[in-house]
Amino acid sequence: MPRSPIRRPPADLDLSAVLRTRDDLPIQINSESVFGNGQPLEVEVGSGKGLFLTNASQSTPEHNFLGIEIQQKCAEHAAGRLAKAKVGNAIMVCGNAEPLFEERIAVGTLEAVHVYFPDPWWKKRQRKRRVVNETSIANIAKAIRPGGRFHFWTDVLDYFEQTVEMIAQIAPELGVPIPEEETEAQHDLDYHTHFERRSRKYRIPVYRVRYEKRG
Ligand SMILES: C[S@@+](CC[C@H](N)C(=O)[O-])C[C@H]1O[C@@H](n2cnc3c(N)ncnc32)[C@H](O)[C@@H]1O
Repeated sequence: MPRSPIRRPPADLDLSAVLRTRDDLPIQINSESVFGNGQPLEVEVGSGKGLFLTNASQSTPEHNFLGIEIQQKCAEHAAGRLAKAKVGNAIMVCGNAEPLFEERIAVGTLEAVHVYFPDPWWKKRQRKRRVVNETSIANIAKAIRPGGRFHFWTDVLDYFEQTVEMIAQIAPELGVPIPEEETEAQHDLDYHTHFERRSRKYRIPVYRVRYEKRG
């Protein structure tokens, strides 16, 4: 399937309020340290072009949103989307999510973690590169507060089944997978993420679940 090109935001668009690197972030990442308030914090791993982060931060202004994206071009594109929308409760971080979860996010502090359409790494020998793996599941489960959520959507059945199995074994405190509904798109960008849009346009099945951490 083709991937549409990522455009850099216009050079005169100021990204300083919405784009950070790992080194610009406070040692401990939480709402107080990053946004200067105590609103619940939601983190998205692998934000791509930033459609989810932009829509979620606008529809839920009482929460803060932090997107982590390893590819600089994508992180800049997503930050451009946030800057154009003039949201004050979301930022993009350009970097690898794994060490941030390992070292910089305290136990039980996140309202939600979102992972949508992570890269599939189809070949068996490449699977250790998957962003949802035994280590990241343990870290994500630890970071979420009791009652908080983990959302995982993919169009790769094998990735979906492995993740559900790993969570049951490694992080039973996340509870059981709760199916999430597909909603009817009202316009061409009315999708949860760009990859959801792409899968649905090519009529590829999407597997969507949410977990709610037990108290
Ligand atoms: C297939 S894309 C999906 C993007 C978006 N979630 C969507 O659904 O449209 C997966 C994204 O995860 C990013 N990614 C992969 N590994 C990552 C990591 N360790 N930390 C942060 N982002 C990562 C990739 O650069 C890519 O943009």
